[in-house]
Amino acid sequence: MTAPTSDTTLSPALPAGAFQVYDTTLRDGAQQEGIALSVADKIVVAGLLDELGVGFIEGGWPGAVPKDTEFFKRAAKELDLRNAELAAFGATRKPGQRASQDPQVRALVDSEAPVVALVAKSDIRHAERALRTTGEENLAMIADSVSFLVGEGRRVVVDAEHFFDGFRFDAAYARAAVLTAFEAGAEVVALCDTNGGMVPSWVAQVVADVRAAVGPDAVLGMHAHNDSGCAVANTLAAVEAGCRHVQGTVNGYGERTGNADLLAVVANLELKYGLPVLARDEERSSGLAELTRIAHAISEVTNISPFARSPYVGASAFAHKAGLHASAIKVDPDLYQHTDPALVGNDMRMLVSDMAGRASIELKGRELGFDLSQRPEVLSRVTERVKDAEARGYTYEAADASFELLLVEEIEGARPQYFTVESWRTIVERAGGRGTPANAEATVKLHAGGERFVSTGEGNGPVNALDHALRQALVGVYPELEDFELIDFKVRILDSMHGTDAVTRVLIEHTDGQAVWQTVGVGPNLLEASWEALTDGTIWGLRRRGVAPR
Ligand SMILES: CC(=O)SCCNC(=O)CCNC(=O)[C@H](O)C(C)(C)COP(=O)(O)OP(=O)(O)OC[C@H]1O[C@@H](n2cnc3c(N)ncnc32)[C@H](O)[C@@H]1OP(=O)(O)O
Ligand SMILES: CC(=O)C(=O)O
Repeated sequence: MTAPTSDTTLSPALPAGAFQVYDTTLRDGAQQEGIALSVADKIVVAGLLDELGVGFIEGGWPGAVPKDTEFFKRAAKELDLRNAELAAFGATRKPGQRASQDPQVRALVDSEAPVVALVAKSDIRHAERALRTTGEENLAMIADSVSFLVGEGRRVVVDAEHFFDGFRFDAAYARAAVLTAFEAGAEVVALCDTNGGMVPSWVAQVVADVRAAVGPDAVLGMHAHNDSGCAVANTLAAVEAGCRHVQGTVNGYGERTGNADLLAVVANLELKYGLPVLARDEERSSGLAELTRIAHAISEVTNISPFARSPYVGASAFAHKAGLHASAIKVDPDLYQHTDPALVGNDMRMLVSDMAGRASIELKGRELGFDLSQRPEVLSRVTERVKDAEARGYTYEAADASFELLLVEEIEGARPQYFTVESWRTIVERAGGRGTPANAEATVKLHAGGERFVSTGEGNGPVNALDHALRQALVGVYPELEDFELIDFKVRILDSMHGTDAVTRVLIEHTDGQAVWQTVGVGPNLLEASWEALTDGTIWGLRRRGVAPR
């Protein structure tokens, strides 16, 4: 594959100096509805972020959230960070107190994190209405808190909360908050779009103004939320206007619609701006090439399914469905891809559907290990069969195993004959009143290995019972079936198609402990559709294991 066509075209506009990547998944990301990370989860995520090569990991708010206090204690003992510094997050001191005596500011010192991020008000309305103090006292709170922490040997990042909204309301006050933080010794001031409503041109104008006010050496950062759908774009606009520190979260987790997706930000900075922003440590840090693996590993910890359409790291990020795209990709993948998926540890995939053309089938065949470049007649027949089957309700893009069996049938003239079916039936019975669970029983009659088998299986539903009966009937001839398990089952009733009655589509996922594969079945009812998907799954699994039909 050739190099990405859009590589490094933006470099000339960028600010000079070292670049900082600051991750706040464990603090702002954890503010997402549905995320509840334990201390152990946070330790795992921090290890993965360090491996990715970010410069800072914000671990939480010690002194406010007990779990976060505990995290910093355990992190000091359990984490061996090679690339990142840990940052403790907290707020400026309360009005009318001294920072040295504010218990929450002290908790930041006690966390022993080398970096402290202080959220500070930079919107005069927030100082007056949320903190119920004066603009002047708020500036004193910033100065006092920053200088106290610097005096305690901490590197201080100030998160200027509501900066952009504040700037648009009273630019002089917002600027004064930033200047106060720098004068007190802050290493970085991150300008926050706390409500997430900015768009790139506004961000660029405001950052350019602040850059001129603070001078070229001061490190400005960007902290964007995604409420306008522009968080990543706003972060890049801020970089182009002079920010050298970017904040964000893995997979864009965060309060409301989330934060800037740090993975997309760093991939853009590295691949489009030519800035090597992730650390590369020979022993530990994997950098951009592990981006996809790390995104998915962190999804496992947060227990939120990876979003397929995430830029760079999503399963669909380099998945191609349209036949015309495939025909160009066959010539050169760069024609329909903005970058090489391998650079971010992802893969190109071909999706087979009614939008496929012969090029899609050829590329999908190649992905599955079949060279069809010299088999135009097979390509035409498979394309036609796929279009016809999809018109009847099949869907192959989520059922690679069924597609592969169709392909094998066209290449070899028949499906592998592991067994022949004489008949099958199911019974569902409830032996009791309301609330008593119903049980299912299935009987299958099959021929395999020169013998006839009649087998009965039970289950909590008819498909479960059919699956048990099928495997029980065949396991004597094919002992590999001991390892097989049905792990997912999806049913969809499809509206009448082409004037026919409604049909049922079933998608089944099997595993043998090593691989996971999906099959599809379609029929006038749930059981016929399920039987087709079950038998496809059994045949594909045996073929994958290299078992010959007996
Ligand atoms: C933009 C962001 O996402 S910042 C991060 C936000 N994260 C969190 O809030 C998670 C952790 N938060 C907490 O555990 C709690 O909210 C605490 C401990 C911080 C505060 O809890 P409580 O003391 O019970 O007070 P409450 O939740 O009612 O908050 C109001 C107090 O915080 C002050 N406050 C509100 N916003 C801020 C702010 N941005 N910075 C500093 N203080 C603030 C208010 O003035 C009020 O102070 P007062 O009690 O002296 O009147
Ligand atoms: C600090 C922060 O999280 C914000 O302003 O959004």
